[in-house]
Amino acid sequence: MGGFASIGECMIELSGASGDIWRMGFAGDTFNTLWYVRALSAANYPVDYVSAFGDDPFSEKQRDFFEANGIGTAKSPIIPGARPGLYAITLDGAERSFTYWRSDAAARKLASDPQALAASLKDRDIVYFSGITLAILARADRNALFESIATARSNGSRIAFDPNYRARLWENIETARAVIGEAMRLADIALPTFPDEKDLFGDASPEATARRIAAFGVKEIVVKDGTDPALLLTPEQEEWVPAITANAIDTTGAGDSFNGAYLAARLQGLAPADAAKRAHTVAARVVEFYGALAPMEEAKEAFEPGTPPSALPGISPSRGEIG
Ligand SMILES: O=C(O)C(=O)C[C@H](O)[C@H](O)COP(=O)(O)O
Repeated sequence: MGGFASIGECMIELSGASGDIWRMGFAGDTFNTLWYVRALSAANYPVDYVSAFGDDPFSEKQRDFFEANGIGTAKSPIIPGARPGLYAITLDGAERSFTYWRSDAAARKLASDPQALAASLKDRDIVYFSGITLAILARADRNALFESIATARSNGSRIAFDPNYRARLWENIETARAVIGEAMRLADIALPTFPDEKDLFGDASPEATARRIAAFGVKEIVVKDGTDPALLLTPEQEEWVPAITANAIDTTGAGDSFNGAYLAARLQGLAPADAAKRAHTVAARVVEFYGALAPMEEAKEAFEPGTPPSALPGISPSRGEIG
């Protein structure tokens, strides 16, 4: 199958409120990252969102939106009678917070058919998932997901993971710590955010976060920290990569777009520090738009300034090229 697979939940998103008038879109952390991988990769590079979907009109609209934007859904099941979750963005200045209606969303069943899940992940260059993907699953489904990811990894896929800690989605903090630790054991690339790691693990600094994660055997770690520099840690290097100043109006999607641009750049053969620089540039553009998804053209322009999209380097998805 090849290409990039991202696993998780894409919700209906309400953003950019003007009084009681809201703008409706589709978003969710792992989908947002996939959106930017799609935007920044060659048009024929396969990019699939692995989830479970409903069959109501909003689910249909969601799948039409994916298709119109060149995003597949691999073998993701459609669950009769199910529907998508929803979230709304509240802004305090540009700083976002979320209200969720997602406890019975179709995506909670994304690991209910382990064979379909395994088929969706087969032969990927990168399989990406997050702590939110894990938080929304029942225990047995978390284990099924871990198994599919472990199989994909042993067959040669690189695994990328963002813990993306959302306290409200977890049954308790101990479970969050344990499950996120388990995910780290499977990860080749970790893309955590320092304030989340501080909340969850009490890390004193981005260096402490990077070292704690390196102890799980993760070889490529980028600790994001909002407008502060990101810390890159690999066995060969430790480097701070400064963020880019932006005229932010809504910070939703900053971390996810960083991840998408970082992974797209790595797939195109850029070194980790160069990939992190491009990732900051893309994230700085994304926060100048309401909602998690900036237009793909804007992300491309930020990724490769001054270059028409048709002249962007093609992806060379030969496996094992990263790192
Ligand atoms: O919270 C969730 O479950 C979501 O998926 C909603 C948002 O789209 C992402 O959380 C945005 O993530 P950031 O890039 O960290 O701003």
